[in-house]
Amino acid sequence: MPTYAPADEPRLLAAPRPSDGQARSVDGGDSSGERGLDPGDEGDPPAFGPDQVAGLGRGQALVFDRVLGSAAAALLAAELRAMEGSLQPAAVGRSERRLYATDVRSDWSCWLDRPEGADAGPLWRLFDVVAGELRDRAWLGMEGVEVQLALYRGDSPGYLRHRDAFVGRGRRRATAIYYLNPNWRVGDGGELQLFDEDGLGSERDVQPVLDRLVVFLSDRLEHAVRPCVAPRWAVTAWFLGPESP
Ligand SMILES: O=C(O)CCC(=O)C(=O)O
Ligand SMILES: [Fe+2]
Repeated sequence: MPTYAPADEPRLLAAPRPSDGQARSVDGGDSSGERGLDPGDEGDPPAFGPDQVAGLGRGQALVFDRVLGSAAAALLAAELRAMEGSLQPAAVGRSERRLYATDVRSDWSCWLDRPEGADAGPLWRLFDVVAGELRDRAWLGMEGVEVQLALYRGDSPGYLRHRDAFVGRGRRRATAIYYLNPNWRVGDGGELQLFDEDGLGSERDVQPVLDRLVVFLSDRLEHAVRPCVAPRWAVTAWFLGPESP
């Protein structure tokens, strides 16, 4: 199984590449959970070049590492983990069709509102950057964002294979997931499993390590969360377009 481990450059996740997945694979004992903790790291906001935009359009995922920097990421993770008491068992779908289907998804979650004030903080600045890149580089005019904090408690079956939107239905256009797990270790599970749309049935695992951001088109990329044995925290932002007719 090819895997994705931290790299210095954002990558498209398409067919497995010989240059990664071996030296930095999960099986290879990657210690990526600690990698974001260098002091003085300023972070590297995501930027979409032509290759990234083309990859999104082909239904691939973009993965960016150290997007906030170690200090900001650690603070954010601590702040959001303190919200554990606000989490509810997650539902599948919104509105009156919500289902509590723990056999489909087993996380606990809550919606996050943008704080008032000029500076909404690093998480919302990050999602503003993503919205700007989607607008300016990928020509996807976004009209809003919904943001969810999610925790898979240890010993959790994960989230079955799904897409976040159906073509021509609803408002979700792009998904961005930011991971909050400083101590993630091989064996903890909870990898994001991606099923690339390349006709070859390629699968990839992305480790949910602190300060990593994954972006893909909501109605294109099928994905799942693998079962986990340790708590696994993430924030997901869905960027919204106009309601489909
Ligand atoms: O947390 C993740 O890696 C993915 C979560 C997900 O697929 C979802 O909430 O729709
Ligand atoms: Fe999803």
